[in-house]
Amino acid sequence: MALMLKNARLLDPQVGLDEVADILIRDGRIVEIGHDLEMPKGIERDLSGKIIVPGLVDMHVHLRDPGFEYKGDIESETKAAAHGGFTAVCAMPNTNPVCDNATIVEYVQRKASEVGFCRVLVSGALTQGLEGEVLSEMGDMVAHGAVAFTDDGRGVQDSGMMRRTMDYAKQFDRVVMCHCQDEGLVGAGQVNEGECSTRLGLLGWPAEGEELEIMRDIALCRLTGCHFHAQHVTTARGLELIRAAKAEGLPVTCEVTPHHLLLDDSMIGEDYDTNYKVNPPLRTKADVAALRAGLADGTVDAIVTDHAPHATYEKDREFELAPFGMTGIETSLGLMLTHMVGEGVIGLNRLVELMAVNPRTILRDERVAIEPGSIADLTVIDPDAEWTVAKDDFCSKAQNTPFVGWNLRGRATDVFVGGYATMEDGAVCSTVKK
Ligand SMILES: NC(=O)N[C@@H](CC(=O)O)C(=O)O
Ligand SMILES: [Zn+2]
Ligand SMILES: [Zn+2]
Repeated sequence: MALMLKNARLLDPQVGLDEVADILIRDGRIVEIGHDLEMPKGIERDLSGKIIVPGLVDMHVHLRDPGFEYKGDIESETKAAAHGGFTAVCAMPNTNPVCDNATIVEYVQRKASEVGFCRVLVSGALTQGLEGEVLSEMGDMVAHGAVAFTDDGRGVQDSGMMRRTMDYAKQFDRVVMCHCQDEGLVGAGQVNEGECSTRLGLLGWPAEGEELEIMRDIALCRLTGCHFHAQHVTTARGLELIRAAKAEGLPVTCEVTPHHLLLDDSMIGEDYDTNYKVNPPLRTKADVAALRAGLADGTVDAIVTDHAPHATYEKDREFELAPFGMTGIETSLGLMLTHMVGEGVIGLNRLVELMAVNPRTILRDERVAIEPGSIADLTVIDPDAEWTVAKDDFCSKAQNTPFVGWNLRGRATDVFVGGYATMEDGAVCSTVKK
């Protein structure tokens, strides 16, 4: 089947493309880019006023499937991903059972291929049960398609174990992604340690609890040569460590989330709204400013949502008892367009690097570019669409986000995966075609 996308502004920093032109797609791949293209038969879409970019990838999401389907499942959360403009996500392994062996990798892949509204890349656990004590079956998981490894949700406490995961992952040319959290320092910490924890009378989660593990993992990266990716970095000093490691030439990358770029710990009010409870916690205004600087200067490699759906009744509890995490996959692009691009922190080209290009490189996924021969995974953006974040609009099973009510400008309207629409005119319309 042929598909023609006409009159959109095509934007792709990988090939230095920024112009209004047409894209002709056949059999899932881009075959031609040019002006006034014609085709004998097929579907034609006029996308005047829109921007087409390489399909967005969210390399840090919790699909909750298997085991926590009451929070979200592969169908609902990939639908949310498509709605947010994404063509692919990387699923975290903190499911039940934990994704620490090839059987679970296969389960997630198979279910995604049956009911998924976007591509699903699967990450496996570093250690069995995320317990930090015994290596997971990494080799077997790689053989079955696992793209990366992480114990997300927990830090690996034992430095020797962390070193072994890196020695092992390096043999398979896979990235070790780390949720950096020293349990001895963090304990039952609820919010950033400092003024915020004092004001609210909650246990503190100190910046050092994150920074010490980033420091250690950079040292282990130097020792093993394994690619180390720091997940959801939140502190100025943590980011500075990564900046220095990169300058040294180490294979280190990192990601930040929209919520850590837009919210700080002063926003957690006396109503103890648990939608602001997230791990790592919201930090200070100075940390937010440092993360934004890191977006602009290239220190940050990826924007990820850490989409963490929870049931309403779980969040509807005392702050200490509610689970950590917020949803984000349906608000990420709009938030970033409005506040990072709109406020001049970064340009659109850089946004495409952070949300589409770099995640694929980190996960060793096939390059997707707006050029002939590339897979036709594309995101269509309406840069002028004004909208208000509303619970009723979400495709996710969950609604635990503090961004409800925010007024945004810009969103995805259409998404193509392998040349087929998964979202059309703002409505999710189809699972991924095989
Ligand atoms: N980020 C969170 O606050 N929660 C995540 C786990 C994680 O990413 O660490 C979750 O699984 O709910
Ligand atoms: Zn985490
Ligand atoms: Zn996570």
